Amino acid sequence: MPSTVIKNGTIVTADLTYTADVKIEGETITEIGTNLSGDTTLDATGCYVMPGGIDPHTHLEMPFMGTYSTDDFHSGTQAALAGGTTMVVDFAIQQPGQTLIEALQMWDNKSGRAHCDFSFHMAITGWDEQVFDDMKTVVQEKGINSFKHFMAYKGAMMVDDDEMYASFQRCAELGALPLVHAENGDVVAQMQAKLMAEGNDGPEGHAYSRPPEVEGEAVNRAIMLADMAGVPLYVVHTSCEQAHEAIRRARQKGMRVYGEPLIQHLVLDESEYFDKDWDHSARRVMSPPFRNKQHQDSLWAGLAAGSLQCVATDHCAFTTEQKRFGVGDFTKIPNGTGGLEDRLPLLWTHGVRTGRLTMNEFVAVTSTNSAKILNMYPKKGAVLAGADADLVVWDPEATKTISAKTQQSAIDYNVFEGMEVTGLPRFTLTRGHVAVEEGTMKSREGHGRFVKREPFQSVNRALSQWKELMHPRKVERTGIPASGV
Ligand SMILES: NC(=O)NCCC(=O)O
Ligand SMILES: [Zn+2]
Repeated sequence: MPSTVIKNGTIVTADLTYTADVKIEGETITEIGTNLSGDTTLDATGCYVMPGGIDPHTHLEMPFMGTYSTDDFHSGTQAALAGGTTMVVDFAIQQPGQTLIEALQMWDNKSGRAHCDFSFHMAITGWDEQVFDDMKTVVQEKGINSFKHFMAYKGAMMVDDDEMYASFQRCAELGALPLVHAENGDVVAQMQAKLMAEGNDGPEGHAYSRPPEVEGEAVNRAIMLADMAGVPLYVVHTSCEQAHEAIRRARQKGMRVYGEPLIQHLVLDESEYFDKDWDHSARRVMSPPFRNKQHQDSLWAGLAAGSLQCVATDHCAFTTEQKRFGVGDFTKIPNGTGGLEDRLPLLWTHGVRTGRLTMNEFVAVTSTNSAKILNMYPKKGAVLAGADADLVVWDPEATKTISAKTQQSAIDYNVFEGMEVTGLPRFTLTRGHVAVEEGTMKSREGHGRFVKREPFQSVNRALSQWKELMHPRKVERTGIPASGV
């Protein structure tokens, strides 16, 4: 009978048609159904074996807005595994006065508790010669090939256009991928001040101060800068049609621009900010904010059409007590929501079960595309011989009601509280270790390893060749008239 055989955490045999059992170093999980990957088209009943989810965007124990996000590498990666995600890509963020290398050291220290594999993006929050030099070390020695730029959070992590353009050019030279959190931070700051002056100090002010236009403008600007720098671009937490439209248009013109909606934006809408309960609304404050149904439809369509590539969470979870820092001033509510544990079940429920996504598209946008875009495929994101045995045995009929009472996340609420989901992991394997079995956690603290990601070869090389061809060249003229002066 065909099998997927795992030895020492690696897949040694992967049956790409039918997988009736998974054998792990003597141990066997049986009767689990069909192998489902981004490349197979088989349909079947029963469970599916698929590559573990990759969350390309999380913030574990992130210093932000005067506090730290509550889920750390212990609770955050447990939440990931419980929901079928076997790898997270977190952000190392430079604090004032720190070098990139010092920031990275901080994240190395924290990540020792990880239950599943992880990697880092590096955030660029300012620009000088040291940053320029350190970027090379980060790419060539530290195994990080992506840099995030905040176009929002003025006075804190925001970078200006000149800094961002300089960093994009450096990314082009190093074979790295720039990421942008795209909102016009200058405009947001002005709108926040106006709303506060008018007495709009509740969480709804957060949504009013960040309309889709501030996102659309910033995405367009980032795309133009990336094009001029000759580098691909990854737009994180794409939340609205204006941003999606800019990405779509750039891709049609042949630019390598990637867009990443969050599961929160796909299933929660702006009405959350108008709830009478202050805590309810504040718990859902994140940037960009949730949008209306038209924007949600645009994001779903983009995932199906391929103009948007990855579904992430931007998991950045703050407790109710932390959210209350912003009572009387919405600009002080720590921005961020959780979602790691619920990303796959919610996407299956609202995507695959409604027909918005095929099963293969589900695997692509939750795992395979991220692995490819972030340059770790096929080690991650594939059920193939030689790949890491990060696997999920997915039961498409299993159901549960999401509740903070049963979650792994350390915060005291869940923004999806009470939602019914159908489609859950039956087993989650991280490098061959069964970390979750039928809802019971068996994961091991410290099991997770850092995944090095090499610089990009082909995309950046193609772009730099094109750039070189298009480079301004002095026209050698034969007849130059005498100066008119
Ligand atoms: N998205 C959000 O509100 N919080 C996390 C920090 C960020 O990435 O913007
Ligand atoms: Zn962001």
